Amino acid sequence: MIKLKLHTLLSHLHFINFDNINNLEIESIENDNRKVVKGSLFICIKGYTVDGHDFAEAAVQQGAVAVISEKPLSLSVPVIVVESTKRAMAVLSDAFYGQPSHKLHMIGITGTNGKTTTSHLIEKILSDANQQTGLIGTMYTKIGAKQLETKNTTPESLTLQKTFKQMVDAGVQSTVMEVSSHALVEGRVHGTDFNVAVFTNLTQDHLDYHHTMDEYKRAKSLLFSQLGNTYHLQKPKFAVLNVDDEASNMFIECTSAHVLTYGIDKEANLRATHIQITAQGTVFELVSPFGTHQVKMNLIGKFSVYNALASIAAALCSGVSIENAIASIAGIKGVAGRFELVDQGQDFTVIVDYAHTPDSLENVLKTIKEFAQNKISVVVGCGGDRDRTKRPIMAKVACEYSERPIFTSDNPRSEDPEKILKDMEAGVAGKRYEVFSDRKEAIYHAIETAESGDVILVAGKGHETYQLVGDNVFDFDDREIAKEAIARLKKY
Ligand SMILES: CC(=O)N[C@H]1[C@@H](OP(=O)(O)OP(=O)(O)OC[C@H]2O[C@@H](n3ccc(=O)[nH]c3=O)[C@H](O)[C@@H]2O)O[C@H](CO)[C@@H](O)[C@@H]1O[C@H](C)C(=O)N[C@@H](C)C(=O)N[C@H](CCC(=O)O)C(=O)O
Ligand SMILES: Nc1ncnc2c1ncn2[C@@H]1O[C@H](COP(=O)(O)OP(=O)(O)OP(=O)(O)O)[C@@H](O)[C@H]1O
Ligand SMILES: N[C@H](CCC[C@H](N)C(=O)O)C(=O)O
Ligand SMILES: [Mg+2]
Repeated sequence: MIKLKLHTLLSHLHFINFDNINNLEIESIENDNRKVVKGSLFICIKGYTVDGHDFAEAAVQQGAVAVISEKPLSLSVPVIVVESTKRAMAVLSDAFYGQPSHKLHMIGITGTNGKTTTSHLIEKILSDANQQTGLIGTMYTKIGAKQLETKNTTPESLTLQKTFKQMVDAGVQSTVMEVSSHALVEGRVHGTDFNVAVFTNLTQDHLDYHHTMDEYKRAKSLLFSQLGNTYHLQKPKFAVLNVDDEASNMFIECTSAHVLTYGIDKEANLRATHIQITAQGTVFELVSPFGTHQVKMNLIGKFSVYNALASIAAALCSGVSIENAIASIAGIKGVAGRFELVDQGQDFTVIVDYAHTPDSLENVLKTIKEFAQNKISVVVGCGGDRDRTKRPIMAKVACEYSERPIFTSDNPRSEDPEKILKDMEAGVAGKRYEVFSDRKEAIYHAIETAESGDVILVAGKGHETYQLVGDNVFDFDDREIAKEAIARLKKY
C-alpha cells in the first residue's frame, strides 16, 4: 500500500501552484470516479466519449481528497489546475509508483503488423535466458505466469505505471510491450523509460485516427525520439529498425540511440539470406557481426523472418547471445491466433490468422500460395468503427490471392454489417466472390465446400473469442467454429 504526501507528489509538476493542499496524504490515483476510494487523488480526463471533469463531484463524494483538473472547479477539496491532465497523469503515476520502469529492462515494439508476435518471441528468448519477464499487449498482460485482461494494446499511463510497479514487486526483470501508435499520440507511454525500441513495419491501418500515412509515421517516430539524448555505458539505449521499410530512415534521424538494423532485401546489421519456406517452417542464414548462423523455426513466411530478426536483434540488445536467441526461436511453436492451424485430421488445411490490414492479409496469402497444393479460400471481414479506407483494399487483396474469397463480418461494432460489406465490395467490381454477413455461416460454407488439398484462411480475428455487434459482445472463436464445422462433415 502506497501512502504519499500530496505535496511531495505534486512537486513533480513544475510551475504549478499547490499552496492550498496543506498536509494531505493520498493513497491512490484514479481517473475513473467509479474506482475512487477514500484518500484517492482524482484526475479529470477529457475523453473522446465523455468528459472526466463531469465526474469530479461524484469522485469527491466517494472519498477523493484532491482533484487535478484542466479548469477551476467548485469542489469541497483542493483542485489543482494544470494545462494537460493527460500529461500530469503520466508524470504523477510515474512518481506515485516510484518510477518502476527505471527498475525494469524495458523493450517497446511499434509497427503496423507483427507487434504481438515479436513481443512473444522476445519474451520466450528472455525467459529461456532465465530472466523474469513481463509482457503487455493486445492479448493480455503477463506478470510472470499470471495473466491479466487488457482493454487496449497499450494501456493509459496510470494503468501502465501501476502494472510496471506490480511487475517490479513480482521480481520481473525485463518487460516486453507493444506500443501502439494511438498510445504514442495519447502520451500513454510518457515517462516510460525504454531501453530498446523496436520497429516492425509501417503499412496502412488506423487512418480513421491518424488521417494520413505521414501522421501515422510521425506517431510511430515518437517511440524513437523519446528514447532520450544521452549515452550511458551501463544503460545503453537501442533502436532496432527494419531497413527494408523506408520509414526507418526517419526514425534513424530522430533518435540519438544506438541503431541496430535488420532486414532481408537491403544491407543490414542482421540480415537474413537463403530463405527457404515450407508448410512446416522456415530456414534461413543469419549474417551478422557475430558471423553466419543457420536459423530454423516453425514459424512460416517471409514476414515471420522479419519478426525473428527483430526479436534476435532485441535479444542482443538485452544481453542474450546470438546462439541462445536462435535456439529459443527454434523452440517456438507459434503464437495464438497467428497462422494457427485447426487440425482435426481433415484432408484440407484451415488456418486462423489475425491479418486485419491490407499488408498482413497479402503477406499471409502470399505465404500460403507458396505451399498450397489446391485452391485457397479466404474468409475475411473488416472491423466496424475503424479505418474504412482499408475495406476495399482488403477485399481486392482477397480476390487477388485466393480462388475463393468469402466476405463476412468482423466486429461490426456500431456499424451496419451490410454497409461494411458494401464498402469491401466497392473494391472488387466484376470480381468473383461470395458474401455471408453471418461469420459462422461463412466459415461453415468454406469448410463444407472444401476439397482435398485446399487451404482455408480465416482472417481478422485470430485469438479473439468474441464478436462485437452493436453494444453486444457475443462469444465467437474462429478456431472453435472451424472445429465445429469440420466435425459436422462427419468424416473426421
Ligand atoms: C480513442 C481512444 O483511444 N479511446 C480510449 C480512451 O477512451 P475515451 O477517451 O473514450 O474515454 P472516455 O470514456 O471518454 O472517458 C474519459 C474519462 O472519464 C472517466 N470516466 C468515464 C465514465 C465514468 O462514469 N466515470 C469516469 O470517471 C474515464 O475513466 C476517463 O478518464 O481511454 C480509454 C481508457 O484508457 C481507452 O480504453 C479508450 O480506448 C478505446 C477502447 C479504443 O478502442 N481505443 C483504440 C482506438 C486504441 O487505442 N487502439 C490502440 C491500438 C490497437 C492496435 O492496433 O494494436 C490500443 O493501444 O489499443
Ligand atoms: N512482420 C510482419 N509483417 C507483416 N505482417 C505480419 C507481420 N507479422 C505478422 N503479420 C501478420 O499480421 C497479423 C497480426 O500480427 P500481430 O498480432 O503480431 O500484429 P500486431 O502489430 O500486434 O497487430 P495489432 O496492432 O492489431 O495488435 C498476423 O496474424 C499476420 O497475418
Ligand atoms: N487492434 C486492432 C484490432 C482489429 C481486429 C479486428 N478483428 C477488428 O475488430 O477490426 C484494431 O484496433 O484495429
Ligand atoms: Mg498486437
